Amino acid sequence: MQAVHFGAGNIGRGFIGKLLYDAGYQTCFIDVNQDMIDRLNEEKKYRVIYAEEEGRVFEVGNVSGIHSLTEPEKVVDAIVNADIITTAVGTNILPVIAKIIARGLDKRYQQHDRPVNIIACENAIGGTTLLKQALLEETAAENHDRLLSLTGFPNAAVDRIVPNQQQENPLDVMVEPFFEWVTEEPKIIAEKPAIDGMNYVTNLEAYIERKLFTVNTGHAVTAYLGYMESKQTIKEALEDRQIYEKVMAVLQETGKLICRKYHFHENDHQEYIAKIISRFTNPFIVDEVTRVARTPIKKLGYNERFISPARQLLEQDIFPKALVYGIFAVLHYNYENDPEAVSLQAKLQADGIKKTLSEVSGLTIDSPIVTAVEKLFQETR
Ligand SMILES: NC(=O)c1ccc[n+]([C@@H]2O[C@H](COP(=O)([O-])OP(=O)(O)OC[C@H]3O[C@@H](n4cnc5c(N)ncnc54)[C@H](O)[C@@H]3O)[C@@H](O)[C@H]2O)c1
Ligand SMILES: O=P(O)(O)OC[C@@H](O)[C@@H](O)[C@H](O)[C@H](O)CO
Repeated sequence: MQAVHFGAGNIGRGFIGKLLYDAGYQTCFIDVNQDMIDRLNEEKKYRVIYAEEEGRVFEVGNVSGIHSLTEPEKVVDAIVNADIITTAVGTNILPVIAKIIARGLDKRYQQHDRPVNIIACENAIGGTTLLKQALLEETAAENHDRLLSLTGFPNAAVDRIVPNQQQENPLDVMVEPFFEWVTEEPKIIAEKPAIDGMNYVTNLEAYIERKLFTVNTGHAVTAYLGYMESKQTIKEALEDRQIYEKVMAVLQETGKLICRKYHFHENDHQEYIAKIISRFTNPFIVDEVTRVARTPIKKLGYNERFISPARQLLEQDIFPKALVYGIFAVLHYNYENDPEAVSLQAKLQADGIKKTLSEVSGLTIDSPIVTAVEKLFQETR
C-alpha cells in the first residue's frame, strides 16, 4: 500500500509516518526541504525515539521523498498511485499544496476510478475541509463531480507533542509517547483505512474542540506568558507558579465550555487537563516557547484556540477573563525570528490595539473581548 504524505517535518515523520509504517504502508514524503528529501531517499528509514525514561526506539522503514516544487511530475504520479494521502504542513500551507494535489487527482481519475481518502493532520477545525475547498478552486468546474464522487475528505484531530529536534541524524525524531489520532468516519470514502492507533468517530467536532481548546489553548497561553517572562521552554514556564495559575484559569474556562457543549463528564475533563499538564512538563522533552508560540496571527484567528472559545463563552454570558489575559499576552509576542510576530507588532504600532485585534481575530471593534484586552494594556501602561 502506498501513502503520500505532505510535510516531512516533526509530526509528519514523528507521528503520521510511524503509524503509516506500522500499518504496512510505503510512505512517500513530499516536502520543500531538499536535504530531508535526499536523506530519506538515501537512507530509506529513520528512527522515532520516545521521550521517556526507557527511551524506546522504533525504526520506520519503506520511506522515500519527493520535492514538492522541483519534481512536480513525480508528485503527480505518486498521487495517481496513492492508497491514502495525508498532510502535516501547517494550515497556512494547505492552499499552496492544493495546486499539485489537484493536478495529481486530475491525472489519477483520467487513468482509473479508484477512490482515495485525503486526511489533513493539522491543528485546525475543519483542516481537510479547507484543503477540499482549495482543491475545488484548483480543479476545472467540469471535473468537480468526479473529484467529489471519488475522493474522501474526512477531517481529523491529531495530538502528539513533537518539539523541534536536535538529533545527530536529522531524519530521526524524538516524540512524546502519548498520541491520539481521531478521524471523521462519515466522510471516509470506500474502505476505511486500517491504521492501528487511528480511531474513527462520528462526532469529530467534540474531539477537535476538546483538543484544540485544551491542549493547544493551554500550550499557547503557557508559551506567550512564558515568553513575556523570558522563559525558554514550556516546562520552565509552567514551573513559574503565577504562569501555572493563569494557564489553569484558562483551562477551567475552556473546560466549562467543552463540558457544557459536548457533555464530557466534569471529572473526566479535569483528568484530561491534568494529563495534559503532565505532558507539557515531561522532563525528557525540551519544547521551546517560540515553537509553541509560532504564527501568532494565525493563532488569533476567529476559529482558533483563543478567539473561538472566548466568543463561545461570551455567547453563553460567561465573560472569558483568563482567555482575555491570554490574548493580551499574544499581543506582546515580539520574537524577531517569527515573521508573523514581526508583522503583528508592526500592525500594533501602526493601527493600535483595537483595530489590530479586531482585524486579525474577525471580532467587531466594539466586541467586549477587544475592549477588555485594550483595557488591560491601559492598566499596565
Ligand atoms: N509538532 C507538534 O507537536 C504538532 C502536533 C500536532 C499537530 N501539529 C500540526 O502539524 C502540522 C505540522 O507541524 P510540525 O510541527 O510537523 O511542523 P514542521 O515545521 O516540523 O513540519 C512542516 C513541514 O512542512 C514542510 N512544508 C512547508 N511547505 C511545504 C510545501 N509547500 N510542500 C510540502 N511540504 C512543505 C516543511 O518543510 C516542514 O518539513 C501543523 O499544522 C501543526 O499544527 C503539530
Ligand atoms: O502546531 P501549532 O503551531 O498549531 O501549535 C503549537 C503546539 O501547541 C502544537 O504543535 C502541539 O505541540 C500539538 O498540537 C500537540 O498535539
